[in-house]
Amino acid sequence: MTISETGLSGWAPAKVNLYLHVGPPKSNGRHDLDSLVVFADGRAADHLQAEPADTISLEVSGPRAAEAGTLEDNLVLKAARALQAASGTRQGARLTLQKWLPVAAGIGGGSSDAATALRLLTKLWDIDPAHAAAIAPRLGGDVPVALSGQPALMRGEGERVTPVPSLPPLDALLVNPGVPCPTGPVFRAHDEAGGGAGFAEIHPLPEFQDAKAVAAWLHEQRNDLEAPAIAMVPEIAEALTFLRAQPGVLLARMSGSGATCLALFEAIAFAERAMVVLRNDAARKHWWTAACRLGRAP
Ligand SMILES: C[C@](O)(CO)[C@H](O)COP(=O)(O)OP(=O)(O)OC[C@H]1O[C@@H](n2ccc(N)nc2=O)[C@H](O)[C@@H]1O
Ligand SMILES: Nc1ncnc2c1ncn2[C@@H]1O[C@H](COP(=O)(O)OP(=O)(O)OP(=O)(O)O)[C@@H](O)[C@H]1O
Repeated sequence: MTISETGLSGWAPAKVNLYLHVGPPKSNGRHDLDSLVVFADGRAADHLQAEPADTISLEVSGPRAAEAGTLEDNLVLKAARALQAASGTRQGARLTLQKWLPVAAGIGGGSSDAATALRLLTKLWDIDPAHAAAIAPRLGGDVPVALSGQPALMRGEGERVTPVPSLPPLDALLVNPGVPCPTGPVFRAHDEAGGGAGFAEIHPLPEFQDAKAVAAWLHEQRNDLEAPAIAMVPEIAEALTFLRAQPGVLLARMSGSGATCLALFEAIAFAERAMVVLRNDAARKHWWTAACRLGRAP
C-alpha cells in the first residue's frame, strides 16, 4: 500500500491456485474446495487508488476496463458500499481502478480488486479491520484469501483460510489464451462428468526447501476443474502443451476455473524467455502473458 498526499493506492494481484481439489455438489449447489493459493507481484495485477470524498464513486480505466462489466456490478463498488454499511462510517471515497488482468480468467481479478478496496478503505476511513474480514466471504469465494494477501490453504467455499508463510517464492509465467471461461459452467461440467468424488484435506503442508521441491509435490496434486474447462475451451490444452515444452519448466497447470494457466520455472529468466516466444508468435499474439514471482501479495 502506498500513502500519498491525496490518498492511498495498492496492487490487486492475480490469485493463482497451485492445486484445486473440488468436492461433490452440496445442497446449495456449490462445492467445498481444498486449494493452495498464492499471489502474483505487480507484473500481473490490477491497481486501485482511494481518495477521501463525501460519497463513494468508482472510475475504471486500463486495457481490460470494458470487459469488467458495468460500474454498478463492479466488486470494488460492492465492497466499498458493504464496508461503509458494516462500519457505520459516513465517509466516502473516490476510487480509481486500473484494470489489467483478464476477466473471467481463473485468477480472481474481481475478488482481488474487492479485497484491495477493503484494505485501502479500512486504512483511509480508520476503521476496525474486523469489518472487512466479516464481509469478505459474502463478496466472493476468493475475497477472504485475497484479503489475507499471503500464500494460504483455502477450504470450504473459500471462507477458511490457513496462511502458509514458509512457502518458497516461485518464478512463474501466467498464460491466458484469450477465451473467457465463466466459473459456473465449468463447475457444472465437472459435476456432469461425475467429478467430485471427494477429497481428504491436505494438512499439514510439507515444508519445502525450494521451488523444485514445491513443483515435485504439486505433481501429486490436481486441479479438478482442468479437464472440464479444457472440454469447453480447448485452447487451455494448447497453452499447457506450450508451457510443458519450455526450457526450465518445473510444472504447468490451470488456475481456478480457467482459462489462465501457470507454469513454474527454475528461474525467472526461463519464464521471461517463454513469454517472449509467445509474444513473437503471430498466431498467439492475442494471448495474455505475464512473467512474475508468486508468493505474498505486493
Ligand atoms: C474456483 C475458484 O476460482 C477457486 O479459487 C473460486 O472458488 C471461485 O469462487 P467465486 O469467485 O466465489 O465464484 P463465483 O463467481 O461466485 O461462482 C460462480 C458459480 O460457480 C459455482 N461455484 C463457485 C464456487 C464454489 N466453491 N462452488 C461452486 O459451485 C457456482 O455455480 C457459482 O454460482
Ligand atoms: N473489478 C472487477 N474485475 C473483473 N470482473 C469483475 C469485477 N467486478 C465484477 N466483475 C464481474 O465478475 C465476473 C468474474 O470476473 P473475475 O475476473 O473475477 O473472474 P475469475 O478470474 O474467473 O474469478 P475466479 O478465479 O474467482 O473464478 C466478471 O464476469 C465480471 O463481470
